[in-house]
Amino acid sequence: MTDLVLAGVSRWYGNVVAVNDVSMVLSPGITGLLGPNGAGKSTLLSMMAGLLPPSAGSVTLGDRPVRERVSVYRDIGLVPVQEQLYDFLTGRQLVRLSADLQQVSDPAAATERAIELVDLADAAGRKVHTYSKGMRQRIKVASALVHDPQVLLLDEPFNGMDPIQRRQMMNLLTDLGQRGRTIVFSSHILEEVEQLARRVEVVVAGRHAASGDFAEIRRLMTDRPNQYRLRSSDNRRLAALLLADPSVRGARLRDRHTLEVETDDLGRFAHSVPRIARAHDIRLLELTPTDESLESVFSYLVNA
Ligand SMILES: Nc1ncnc2c1ncn2[C@@H]1O[C@H](COP(=O)(O)OP(=O)(O)OP(=O)(O)O)[C@@H](O)[C@H]1O
Repeated sequence: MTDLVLAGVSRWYGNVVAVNDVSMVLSPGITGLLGPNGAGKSTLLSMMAGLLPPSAGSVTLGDRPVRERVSVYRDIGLVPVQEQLYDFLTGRQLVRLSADLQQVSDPAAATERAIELVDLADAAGRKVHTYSKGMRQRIKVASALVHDPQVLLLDEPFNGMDPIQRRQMMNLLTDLGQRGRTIVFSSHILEEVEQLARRVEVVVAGRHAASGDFAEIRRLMTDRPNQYRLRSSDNRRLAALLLADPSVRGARLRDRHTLEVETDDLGRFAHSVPRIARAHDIRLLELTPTDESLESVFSYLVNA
């Protein structure tokens, strides 16, 4: 009943296809929308919130289309990525503005409840321009939650936060997820998603690349071929020894000082290299991944 369902959703801007035929079901609990910059996460969240019409396909919440229905907007809260807020207002006034806009029955009480939820009661009387980055994010969450929606959508909520602010926000979202809300947050940082999300939806270049629980996605990512740059006291001998190891898929001398090694079994490789070097009295000087960019991980996933 409270699932948010995307069916064949696309969105294009002129020639740019920002979202390409995405279908997914978002259920109660926390889902991470993971993808590199420009993957289409913001566009997807805007369509989920009913702010942006899809060029094709549909978004529904419990069988009701999310767009242009005031009654559905009551069930959805969006925390946009934009930093700009009405800085001249106090935190309380800002949240109250949302409460009035949503026409909640007791806006004053709803405002206090939302402020309490994000733990900003002490700072609610201060103007927003005096807030830290983390406080600004939290007041945005309070504004999005003031009408007590079933679905909360957050665009890059941890952007620019320090570890303490990050932890507070994670606790808040975990709590909301445990209370049965459907929480969807976007991120381009794997670790962030790993810490928080029960389910992960991966989008790359507008396409839905993978879906599952975090362990499945992580396995897909770590099983891909990984390349390392290696320097040692005897590269030539080490290359020959490594090639005989089952975890190594290829090894070649790149120049006089460097060896390039490819593995498709990261766990085993990590144990094999030091063991082999030690057994043959070879000194390891460097072992560096050469292709660890998130983009390369994602493009591997898309083609997997
Ligand atoms: N209003 C627009 N007009 C034209 N192109 C757009 C518009 N909004 C987004 N795009 C393009 O659509 C694609 C997806 O953008 P989107 O902002 O949804 O991605 P994202 O995953 O949220 O990335 P980021 O994390 O960098 O915001 C990009 O190529 C972007 O340039």
